[in-house]
Amino acid sequence: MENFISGYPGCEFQIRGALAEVVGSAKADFFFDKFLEYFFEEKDAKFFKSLGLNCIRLPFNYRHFEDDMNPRVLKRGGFKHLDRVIDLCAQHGIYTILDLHAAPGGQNTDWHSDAGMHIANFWMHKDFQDRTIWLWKELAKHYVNNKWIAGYNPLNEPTDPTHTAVITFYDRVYDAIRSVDTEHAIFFDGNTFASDFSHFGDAHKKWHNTAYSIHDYSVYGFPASPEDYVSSDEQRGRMKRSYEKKREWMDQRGLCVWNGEWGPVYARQQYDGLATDAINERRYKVLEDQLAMYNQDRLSWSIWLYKDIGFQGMVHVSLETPYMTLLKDFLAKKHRLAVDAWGADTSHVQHIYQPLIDHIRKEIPQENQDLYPFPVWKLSDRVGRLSRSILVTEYLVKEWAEHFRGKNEVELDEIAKSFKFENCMCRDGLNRILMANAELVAGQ
Ligand SMILES: O[C@@H]1[C@@H](O)[C@H](O[C@@H]2CO[C@@H](O[C@@H]3CO[C@@H](O)[C@H](O)[C@H]3O)[C@H](O)[C@H]2O)OC[C@H]1O
Repeated sequence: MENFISGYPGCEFQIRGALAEVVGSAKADFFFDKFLEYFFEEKDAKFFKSLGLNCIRLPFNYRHFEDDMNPRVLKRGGFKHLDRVIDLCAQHGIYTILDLHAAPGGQNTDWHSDAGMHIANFWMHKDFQDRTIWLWKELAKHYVNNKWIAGYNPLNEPTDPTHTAVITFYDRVYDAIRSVDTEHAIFFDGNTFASDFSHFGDAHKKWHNTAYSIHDYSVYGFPASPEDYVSSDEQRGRMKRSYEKKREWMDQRGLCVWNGEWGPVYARQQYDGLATDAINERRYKVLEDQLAMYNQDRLSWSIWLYKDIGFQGMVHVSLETPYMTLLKDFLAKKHRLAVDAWGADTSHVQHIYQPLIDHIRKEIPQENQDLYPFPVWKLSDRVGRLSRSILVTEYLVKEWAEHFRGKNEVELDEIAKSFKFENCMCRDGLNRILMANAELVAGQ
């Protein structure tokens, strides 16, 4: 679960804790369990398949399988929803790729690793790595004979500041998986948010049946785009260079590339008003141009993402649902404060962070200003991003949870049902393009 996907502020562990304080642990567990159930059901699998798509990447959090206070004790209940969704997809002819999106300690500097901070402690504590290796061995044991799993994606978007610890970790997790499962493909993300393989050298020589994953977000698909996207030769050239740079290491060695995440974000009528349609038409053009580029290379991909509350998903929860009406004002406030920092339009709040950025620029020598994960994160963006997504958002966690005070299980169930496919709208512009592309590719 992530902030802009499900509407909560901060990290998943924070809202789970806050909701438990407000309604009690039993009701909080009930709500999140129902949320996960309704988030992906048979109708979702049917719809996904109807577009001609044949593989879905399933992100999950290590916390489903292991408690930090009881490490290395497998929580069998963790398989409940993963098994359910894998089987549903299989019944509809959809392969799955299992993506460990949040690992103990946090494998990257962003909110989605569910660590609550921007120091990726995973890379500094061997025990976090050992626990992850233990978990992958357990997962591989469980799924070894499942033919509908296309493969394992052991770590989403590592940001290893040394650039070499990630390779040592991949060696270890590869051996652990292969000790119980010699068949499933393994998909390794590049370092620095799946963008950089430049330190991988000859590492691949030890890894068989392995593909390499880039995440190819184009700046033109985001509010931070340097200019309106008009699909000019120059813009398509920039888009292509950025994509080719990410896959360079694989191309030099003839290795298999998979684009595990990509896709623009979209404007919303309730926030962007009359500008919404024009913005989104430009974003759809970005999407089409990316697909055209990928088709030339016969690149396989998994778009980010399937379902959310309206920012990026192929389907999104309707504004009329109990969840969206209950949280309407709160979500508007989150949007105004730009606390879901990734992909946010920061124009309303930039003036608040600019003095701090200027202060650092003035006081810190130029050579010390580019902190890792530079160059993906630059000083101009880092200050506001960290302040909003970690600090400001912390103050909103309780406010989110308070919306649920006094609700009984029937009411909580009704709220969670907002995420059912039948209570969602389809982003037709996006889905039409994906479907037409699937037809084109199938015909080739
Ligand atoms: O969970 C996902 C998460 O995996 C994903 O992570 C972000 C990916 O992109 C990174 O920023 C991009 C870097 O390249 C620029 O060209 C793009 O404009 C940036 O968006 C970012 O730092 C990661 O956190 O994001 C979406 C999450 O839901």
